[in-house]
Amino acid sequence: MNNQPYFIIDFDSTFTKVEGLDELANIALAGNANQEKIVGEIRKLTEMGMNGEISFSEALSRRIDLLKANRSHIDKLIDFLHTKVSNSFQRNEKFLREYADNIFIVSGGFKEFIVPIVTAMGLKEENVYANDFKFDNEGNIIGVNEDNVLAHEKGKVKLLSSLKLDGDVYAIGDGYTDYELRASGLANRFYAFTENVEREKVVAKADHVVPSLDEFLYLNKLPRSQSYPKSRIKVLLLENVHPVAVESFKFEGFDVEFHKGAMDEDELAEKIKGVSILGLRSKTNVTKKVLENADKLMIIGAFCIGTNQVDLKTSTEKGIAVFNAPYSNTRSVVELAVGEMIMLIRNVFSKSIGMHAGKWDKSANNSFEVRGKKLGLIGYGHIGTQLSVIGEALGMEVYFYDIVDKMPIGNAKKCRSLDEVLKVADVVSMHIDGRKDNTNIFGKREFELMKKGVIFLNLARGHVVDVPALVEAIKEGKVAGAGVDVFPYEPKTNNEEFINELRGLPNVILTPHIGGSTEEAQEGIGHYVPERLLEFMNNGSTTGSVNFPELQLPLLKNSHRLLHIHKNVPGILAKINNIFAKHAININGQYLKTNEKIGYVIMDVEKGYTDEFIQEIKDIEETIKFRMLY
Ligand SMILES: NC(=O)C1=CN([C@@H]2O[C@H](COP(=O)(O)OP(=O)(O)OC[C@H]3O[C@@H](n4cnc5c(N)ncnc54)[C@H](O)[C@@H]3O)[C@@H](O)[C@H]2O)C=CC1
Ligand SMILES: O=C(O)C(=O)COP(=O)(O)O
Repeated sequence: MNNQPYFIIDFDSTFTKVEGLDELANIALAGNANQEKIVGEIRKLTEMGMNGEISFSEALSRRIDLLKANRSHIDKLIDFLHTKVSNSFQRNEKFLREYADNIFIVSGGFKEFIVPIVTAMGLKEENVYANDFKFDNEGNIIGVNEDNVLAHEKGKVKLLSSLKLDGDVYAIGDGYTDYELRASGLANRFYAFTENVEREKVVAKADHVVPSLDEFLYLNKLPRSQSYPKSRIKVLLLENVHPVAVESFKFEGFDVEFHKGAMDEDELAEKIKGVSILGLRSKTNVTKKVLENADKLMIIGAFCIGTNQVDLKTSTEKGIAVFNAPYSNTRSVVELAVGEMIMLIRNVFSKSIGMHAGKWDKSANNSFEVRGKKLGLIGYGHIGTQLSVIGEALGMEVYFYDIVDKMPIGNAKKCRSLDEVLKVADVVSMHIDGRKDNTNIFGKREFELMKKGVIFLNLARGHVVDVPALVEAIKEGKVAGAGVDVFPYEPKTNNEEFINELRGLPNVILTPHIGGSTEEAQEGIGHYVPERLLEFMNNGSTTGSVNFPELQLPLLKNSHRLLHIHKNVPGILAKINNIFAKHAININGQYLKTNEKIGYVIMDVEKGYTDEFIQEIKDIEETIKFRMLY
């Protein structure tokens, strides 16, 4: 390709996510009692060589000595490496194929495994410069071909010099030997590639640090799969969301920051600056103050059901789409409620505490079956209805109350008021959402209305129940047992003490907000929420958003997509369309949906538009946010 620079790309930990030789050792030594130790030594030598602590040739020959590998191990390694091509290289296979003439792999690794991997991605075998193994007659690796310049100190520099490339030369890699190409003056620029490993010493020498190939292609205005590199988009994930969620953002190349705990308002108000995607669970409050500092925020993903912790009104006004996981932990909450209900009505929990203190109390007093009892559900949404089904299967009579008219499932009886449920139920279980209006909806009056000896469960939200009133009802014997999973104030991390008036009361099961904390639920949520967020980021679709008008959009084909979020007042679409008409731009598709606050319009347009046209769209007075996908 004329007038284009030459790209000198490293293989191990750059083209692929791993070091080929380390992995070969892993394969060859599988089953060997000393595998871990030897692989560890090999890794250490790799790292020392990469950091420039020992010479390259020393690192290489010492590693080959430790390796007891043969050709069949190399075959296995190749299969493995096919699955380990760096994510951003996978995304940009088109670039690799189109620019194959100008791309050279220069590596201290070995041709035997490099060639099959890079040629499968469109590169040319003749452009691969790497070491070669020496084998004995049985196919065992016995050494390195010493005639190859790459087997020696400054091998990459000598090799590049021998290529006599005429024009600009850009070197991309993660190691010190890649930087040496720049130091020698043979390459004009060195790009430290940090998608897989980041070495301080190497980064310090780089002209540019590129967290992905997309970033490299973006800097050099080359064709790429991501119009704007995702490595420039910050994702902040809090409250220990499942690793699959972290992985899905990393896989797409985002700049991901992960925290185990929640953040308080001041901390988050600082941290949110520059963040585009925020992921949290029930404990992090996204307040107006936080949102005022959210200069780049586009999406909030609640990795849970409840979204009462997010100021939805302000989010909407600022054009920030909020998503949740509406049913991934439903079953987990229901199972905990069922378990607690049975344990409490049977008095098992108190007896178990007694037993631990040495008390043997065999008696049937105050122990009951749930069969035939009346289960009162407050809130008949996803959780309430699921518990309704299981309650009936256990032989209970189900009564429910919901502010919205809901269809009874099975034989459940719909009640016209909360009081009606409270008067009949033997077990009362709360499953309403945590909206502000529900604060202290359950207080002294409600407990007084209940039957004596009732079992009370709150696995919904702490603030919906007036805790002192519950404490009183337990002490008076009105409530014979309670299961409480949620509290008006909950510790932010596992290191903070739990302080609450319910501590120490008899027949009260206290759990640390774990209704939705099962492996199944967390993994389900870890898949579900990123899928919704990425759909919105990549395509503009808002399916499942709790505050945006829902639009499911076709995939983008041969168009550029403009996403316009505006205040929902009359006449905006007309204003937009006038600008299109004025600039004579063809619209391939247009989609609009509104809710009471905002309008969301998506336009797929042909590519020949001008900057002025885009500016005019952005300048429409009611615009809240504008985004382009191409
Ligand atoms: N403990 C935990 O770990 C978990 C707790 N939750 C909590 O459970 C709540 C319910 O979850 P889902 O059933 O999935 O939600 P949902 O939205 O499907 O159902 C909530 C129902 O409560 C009703 N409701 C709201 N306020 C009411 C009131 N004052 N009186 C009567 N009905 C009222 C709504 O109309 C709706 O039908 C979540 O909002 C969340 O706060 C959810 C998952 C895990
Ligand atoms: O899903 C919900 O609403 C929950 O309450 C669960 O919250 P968590 O993810 O455990 O912080």
